[in-house]
Amino acid sequence: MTKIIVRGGQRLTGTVRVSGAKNAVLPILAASLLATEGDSVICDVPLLDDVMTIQNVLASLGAQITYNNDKMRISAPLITSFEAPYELIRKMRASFLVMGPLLARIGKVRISLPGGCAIGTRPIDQHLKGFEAMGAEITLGQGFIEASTPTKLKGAKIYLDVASVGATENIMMAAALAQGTTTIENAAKEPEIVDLANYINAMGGKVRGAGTGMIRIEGVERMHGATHNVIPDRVEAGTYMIASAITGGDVFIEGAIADHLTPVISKLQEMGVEILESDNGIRVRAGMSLKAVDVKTLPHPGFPTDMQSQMMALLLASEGTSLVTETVFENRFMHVEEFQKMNANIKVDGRTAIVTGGSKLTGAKVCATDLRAGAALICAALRADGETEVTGLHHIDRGYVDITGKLASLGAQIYRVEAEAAVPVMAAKAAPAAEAVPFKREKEVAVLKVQPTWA
Ligand SMILES: CC(=O)N[C@H]1[C@@H](OP(=O)(O)OP(=O)(O)OC[C@H]2O[C@@H](n3ccc(=O)[nH]c3=O)[C@H](O)[C@@H]2O)O[C@H](CO)[C@@H](O)[C@@H]1O
Ligand SMILES: C=C(OP(=O)(O)O)C(=O)O
Repeated sequence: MTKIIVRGGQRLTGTVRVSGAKNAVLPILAASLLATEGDSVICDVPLLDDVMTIQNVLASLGAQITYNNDKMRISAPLITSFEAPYELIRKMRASFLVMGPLLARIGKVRISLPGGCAIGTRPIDQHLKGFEAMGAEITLGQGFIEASTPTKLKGAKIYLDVASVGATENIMMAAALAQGTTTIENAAKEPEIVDLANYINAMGGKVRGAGTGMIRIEGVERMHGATHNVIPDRVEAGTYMIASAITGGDVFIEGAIADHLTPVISKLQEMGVEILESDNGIRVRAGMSLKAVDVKTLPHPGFPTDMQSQMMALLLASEGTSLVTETVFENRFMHVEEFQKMNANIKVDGRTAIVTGGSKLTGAKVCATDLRAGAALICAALRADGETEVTGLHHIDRGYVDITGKLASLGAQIYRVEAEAAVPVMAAKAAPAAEAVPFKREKEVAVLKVQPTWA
């Protein structure tokens, strides 16, 4: 079985570079479908399983894609299918983000209900409410959604019941090519929303107010390809901040943007971790004795749910009792049971976990129950006595570029075992591809030249 082995007890030191943000690049790649002319070049694209999934979705819809040296080139002058393949959509929640661009571009889409990490029921009612307000006719049945617009989508005033990241992004993309102006009230404010808006604007779109609760999108006739640099991954950066703090380390996280990490920085400082912010990154220095703090997850600019499990690992290494309250997803404490295998003292009461720090963590066989849980278990293992074996790596591979290599470069004793053969991490690093290669297409789709339904 593929696994990561960690021997705890090493203090991490040095510099680690943050990759492009998974949660920014996925909607950005989906938005590339909006351009009828010219290529888009997206820079700092992290080589992650989720990125491969979205590029396979785009390819199945007719986009041409090449990838070289962290740069992805996409052109989609012709959309050839309105059906996003089930086997790709079920793998990852963000693949549902092609719905908005397809509706805007060709007025028709058939897509299955999305999959992704099982951290809650994760409905898509707010996405659909937005599309309906813009004139889409939607039918649901047998796990699929079909939507079409007899004419172009029309600008509308949309109020989101919850400040959903995905719904804000999907509606923003649909509105970019709609007739008239759309406003999204109670919009999500995450940095990834701002990054998507910047890309849409570089493509000739007109989005204002991204990063606030009210976004205004003036629809345009046509959009073109554009070059865009993806923002650094704030969750990956936050994970290395925790990895440094939990080992009493001193690590410079190159590329991390402090403004994107304010709630994480503030909690670490309350715990007694020293944070030095600079223009090109964040230095995180800690001793072995940390204070307990309470944490409550909230939409941005609150404490990110995607950092909750890593933060819980750090609280296990603190002195005292902390309350961790998860308000964004109703089932995001699955890692607690895995931490308990490492001698963690945690009790869950509804949406709050009572974390009592101070007991010595011990190595164990544990399983990543979702993407961030996997990273959190690795963080705990860095502090634990003895060896920890982490399985369930398909979750971690969705969102972390070479986590074993990056941690090993900071002095962690960590390596990855592929199936039966143990490969020391330094030897496992493959040379970068020398020339542009198209990504593998998982499934060939029948070529069907799709014209807008209103053409
Ligand atoms: C690819 C990506 O960017 N994923 C991120 C995105 O997920 P995602 O976009 O799926 O998360 P949302 O912001 O949509 O979800 C937030 C809350 O709203 C609820 N909801 C959402 C949509 C909807 O139509 N109806 C509804 O009730 C969800 O169940 C959840 O309780 O934001 C989450 C919250 O910051 C992060 O944890 C994910 O890492
Ligand atoms: C929950 C996450 O991703 P997704 O929304 O793609 O499941 C995550 O990035 O932590």
